[in-house]
Amino acid sequence: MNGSVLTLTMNPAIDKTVTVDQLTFGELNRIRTVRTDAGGKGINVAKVLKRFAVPVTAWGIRAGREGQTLADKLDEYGIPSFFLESDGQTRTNLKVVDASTKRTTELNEPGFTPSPAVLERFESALEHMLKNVPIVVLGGSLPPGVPADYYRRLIGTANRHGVRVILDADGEALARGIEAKPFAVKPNIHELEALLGERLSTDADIVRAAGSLLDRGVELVLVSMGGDGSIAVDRRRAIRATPFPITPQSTVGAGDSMVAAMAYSFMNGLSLEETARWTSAAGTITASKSGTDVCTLDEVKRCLGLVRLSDIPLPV
Ligand SMILES: Nc1ncnc2c1ncn2[C@@H]1O[C@H](COP(=O)(O)OP(=O)(O)O)[C@@H](O)[C@H]1O
Ligand SMILES: O=P(O)(O)OC[C@H]1O[C@](O)(COP(=O)(O)O)[C@@H](O)[C@@H]1O
Repeated sequence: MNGSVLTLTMNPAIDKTVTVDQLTFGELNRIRTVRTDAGGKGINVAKVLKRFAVPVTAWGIRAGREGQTLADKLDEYGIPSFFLESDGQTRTNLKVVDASTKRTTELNEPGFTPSPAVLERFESALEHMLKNVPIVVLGGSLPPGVPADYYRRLIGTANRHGVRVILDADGEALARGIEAKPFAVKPNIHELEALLGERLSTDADIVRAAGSLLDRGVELVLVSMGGDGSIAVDRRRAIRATPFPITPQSTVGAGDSMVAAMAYSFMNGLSLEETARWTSAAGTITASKSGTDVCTLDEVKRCLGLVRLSDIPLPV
């Protein structure tokens, strides 16, 4: 595949990551370290693709002074970006890392409310953005006031242009988005359980659940399960990837790194097995980094052989 990947982030963020010795609810918690990164799902995907030397443009909506900070950070990273401006303020998402447990607690703001006029401009601009674009990545929550079927509409436009869509969303935005048949989706296990309204306790349950999305027209489903790894499913195979041991620093951006590695795999015509390996290595390395820092190509290549893969039988 040639051309430049387009990532869409309707609700980007400044990610503020703070570390505390031990997070205690209802008490004073002293912060040890603070860092800020440009965040939001499509933005993180663009950060990884840039490091993987895949041409990428980050597109989205921003607002206010924080929106300008976000655009400046993307300039610093050398990522071409294009944002429509909305009233309000780009959100700041707080990530609290507990140094004793290595667990990250996320507090994500709802974000600005784009006007119907901005949303219309965004939708019609997409038509013109799709020239020479092989893959569109739609990632993250929809800001307040955006209709739940907005991703469905954008996916419809991309599909009409023959562009592969990877959708990484949750809740209603994911449910409605799937109706437009994106090429691939990357729910985490909680998002998949919420989507299907059932508990998925075994690998077989997850493969069956992924199969129900394939039946709705999705071609590839990648389910991530934090430290338990991931399962990639298409019509022919289901492959479980077990990550190598790491000391998690901040898991923020790990899922987005998987999505980026998925786009990289499509760009390079990789098999499902190779895709399972690349996506797992990328997510795992990012989980071992602080803040919303992401994996590099060299790091991923070095760790590919450490990912353990096994087939899960497809239901008959
Ligand atoms: N604690 C961890 N140890 C090892 N790998 C992890 C850990 N947390 C996340 N990962 C890696 O990151 C990937 C994505 O994590 P996950 O939390 O499922 O994504 P999301 O951020 O989308 O919820 C996992 O499949 C795994 O490869
Ligand atoms: O749009 P949402 O669902 O609020 O998520 C936004 C947050 O997700 C992130 O993109 C990280 O996502 P992942 O941990 O799933 O990779 C952060 O950078 C951002 O703060």
